[in-house]
Amino acid sequence: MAKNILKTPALLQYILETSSYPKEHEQLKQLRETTIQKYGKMSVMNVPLDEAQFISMLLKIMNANKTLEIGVFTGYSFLTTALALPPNGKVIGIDMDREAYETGLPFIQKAEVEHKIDFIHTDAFSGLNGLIDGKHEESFDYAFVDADKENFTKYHEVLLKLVRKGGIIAYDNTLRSGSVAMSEDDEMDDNTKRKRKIAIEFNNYIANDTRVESTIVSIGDGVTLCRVL
Ligand SMILES: C[S@@+](CC[C@H](N)C(=O)[O-])C[C@H]1O[C@@H](n2cnc3c(N)ncnc32)[C@H](O)[C@@H]1O
Repeated sequence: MAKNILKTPALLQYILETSSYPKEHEQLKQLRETTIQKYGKMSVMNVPLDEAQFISMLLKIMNANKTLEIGVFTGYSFLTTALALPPNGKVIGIDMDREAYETGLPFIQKAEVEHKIDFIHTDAFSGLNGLIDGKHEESFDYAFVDADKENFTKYHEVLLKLVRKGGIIAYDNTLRSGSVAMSEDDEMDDNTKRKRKIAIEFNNYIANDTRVESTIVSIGDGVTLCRVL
């Protein structure tokens, strides 16, 4: 199961069963199953269903048309975004792992939204800078960042040039399984400690950034929404 900070799996199940939002799209379901078969434990990198539904709802509320994703992997959030966008909408995805993207591509094709996607195979920082040189400044309605967490601050600085005023930059995994609110003295393995530290530093940075207003949503593993001022 993908990462989720809710207290019990039963509560997550309840939320999913009691939401009238369209049930998981067949191609999303198949994409997740294929990812589990191919990537095993690493498949937890796909965003969980409740977070995907939240993102989809947000994009529709915003009437988002032009969007960006940093960290595509096999494309669960990528396909979710493409499905939520209007017929002429576009989502540009950046990832250095082409094989993972190609694992999910058949499901994007079967869902008939391939015309809405554009995949850039490169590292995130050069991909983002390439968009600036390509004159995409202040043109994106929404960006979703789900790549290497230690570089979120660096990506934020570039994204502020790419996302329009009033647009949203969303960052994934900012609550780190709740570890951000744990004490340093609590028992944690070294990996959790490292991830917790990175998340806390990023969360503090965003909380003090007067160029955006932000809120951390306790869905999935925590999603920070920044509205560009
Ligand atoms: C958590 S996964 C993304 C999951 C995806 N959003 C989903 O829902 O399926 C993170 C992805 O970020 C990519 N990534 C990590 N660091 C990167 C970097 N510096 N440049 C480009 N991609 C990067 C990895 O290759 C991986 O595919």
